Amino acid sequence: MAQNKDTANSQDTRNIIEVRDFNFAYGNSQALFDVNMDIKEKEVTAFIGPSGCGKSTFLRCFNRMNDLIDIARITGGSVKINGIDIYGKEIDVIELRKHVGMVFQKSNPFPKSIYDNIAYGLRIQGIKNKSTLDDVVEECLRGAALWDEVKDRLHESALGMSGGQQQRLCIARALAVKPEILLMDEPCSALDPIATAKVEELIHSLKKEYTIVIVTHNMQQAARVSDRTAFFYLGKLIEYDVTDTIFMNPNNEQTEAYVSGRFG
Ligand SMILES: Nc1ncnc2c1ncn2[C@@H]1O[C@H](COP(=O)(O)OP(=O)(O)OP(=O)(O)O)[C@@H](O)[C@H]1O
Repeated sequence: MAQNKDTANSQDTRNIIEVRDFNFAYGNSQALFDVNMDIKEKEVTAFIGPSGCGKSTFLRCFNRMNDLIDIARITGGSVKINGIDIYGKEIDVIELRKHVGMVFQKSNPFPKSIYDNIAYGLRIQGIKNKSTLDDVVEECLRGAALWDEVKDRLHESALGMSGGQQQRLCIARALAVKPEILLMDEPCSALDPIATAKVEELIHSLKKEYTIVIVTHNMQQAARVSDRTAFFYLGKLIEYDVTDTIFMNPNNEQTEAYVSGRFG
């Protein structure tokens, strides 16, 4: 599936995330070493690498989800989004997380109706007007390619949906607060191949409007959905390039061994 490689070679795409000399530890155990990376706006960037190499840790640094872990600490470097250091003292983390949404491995809809799952974030922001909420719910469900499947049962429990539908609902919920960046941590690992294909199609369509960073264990998935791929090993960024280069002509021997299935 080569349909999504249309932007990857464009040098003029803007960097939305800029990471410099980034080091991160859990207690005394260093998890990321001197990572440097520029992530392009409105592209899909995939993180791959063997279990424990630091992919999820790095992803969670982009919306400061690691702040929730007591022993987590940054030991050097910076992460800038739109040129602003997101670890700066003046940063409002709640605002940051509105701007940088996240979808997790296991779908986690609220035990509420489909409608209320989407409306929740808006109501928290004080938006109560029914027609505004109706419009956003429809827009987000359409955006997540779910509207046609659920439009007649918006007020039924989200927990009655299939696993794949629940994951797309979680994506719709993330879209409701209008993020600029969407982080996805193995979003398809609990889904069957058909539901996975739907989420992959959705990722492809979302990149027209959003920057997406995805952690995946599935190398075919990285090859199918991403414009650029980063290969991590033991907390180090080994190689980062256009996805076709990483999979077909990598520069580094470890990358080559990993993408060809010789280790990991
Ligand atoms: N909450 C935590 N406390 C302590 N150490 C952690 C914590 N989370 C992750 N680690 C450690 O940090 C390192 C990187 O883990 P991380 O989950 O980021 O890797 P990963 O590449 O995403 O792995 P996987 O593919 O298995 O999800 C590992 O050694 C892991 O044991």
